[in-house]
Amino acid sequence: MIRVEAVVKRYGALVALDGIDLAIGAGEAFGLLGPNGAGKTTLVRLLATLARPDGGRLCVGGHDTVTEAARVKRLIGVVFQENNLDRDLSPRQNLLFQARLHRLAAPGAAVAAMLERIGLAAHADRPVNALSGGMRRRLVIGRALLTDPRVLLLDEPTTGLDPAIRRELWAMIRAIRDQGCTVILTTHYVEEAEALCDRVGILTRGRLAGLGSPAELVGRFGGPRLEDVVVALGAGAAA
Ligand SMILES: Nc1ncnc2c1ncn2[C@@H]1O[C@H](COP(=O)(O)OP(=O)(O)OP(=O)(O)O)[C@@H](O)[C@H]1O
Repeated sequence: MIRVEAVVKRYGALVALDGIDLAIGAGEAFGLLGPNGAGKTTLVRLLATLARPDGGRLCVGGHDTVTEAARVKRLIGVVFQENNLDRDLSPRQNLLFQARLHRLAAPGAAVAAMLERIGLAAHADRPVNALSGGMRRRLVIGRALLTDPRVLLLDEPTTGLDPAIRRELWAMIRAIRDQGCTVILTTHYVEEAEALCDRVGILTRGRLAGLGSPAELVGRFGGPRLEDVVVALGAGAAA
């Protein structure tokens, strides 16, 4: 579903991604871990067609993110860390705006179904301002799902949320994946990657220092926990 080949991304003299090769299968849940500034968000932005690589190429569903960006956009849903909802509007109005933007055939019905799916039907017409942080995250994810994407990109989906709400979002992300959507997420919470992801990639200084299932990585680099592997690779010890 996703192919990343020899991808390089620079910001001036800074090399944010330094030759990344990665393949992610359809229906896989994949996590990107690594220290601050490792390049996780940059990779997500490239996959989301929001930035272009300086070298190499990325394909989503067989389509190049640069030369076929419009095709790629139709396959993906993207959730960034900032909620960027219109907070004066209600969940229903926020979703309707998105549904109309994407020219969905029956926007009202699609939005009503999504409000049910994300558990916000009872709060559909209150202003977003009055919702809890967890409800807002569910709404942002629901907005990304409106177009029924085959790939969902989530940049730090649960940062800043309390543990109970985080678990609630994990259940939602698992359900999305169980419905066949490929899920790619970045996170600083190692337990989040362990709970949700089939495989994780550990990025350090723009390079993929480790790749495999959480159990494989612990076996290969020593643990006892995945968190120890992330810290060791982040410090350059085992890379
Ligand atoms: N628009 C930009 N202009 C200049 N430098 C940038 C830009 N975006 C990212 N960078 C730099 O590129 C590097 C990788 O950043 P990126 O945000 O991808 O890392 P990250 O792994 O997502 O970090 P974090 O965990 O802190 O979110 C960092 O050094 C960052 O400062």
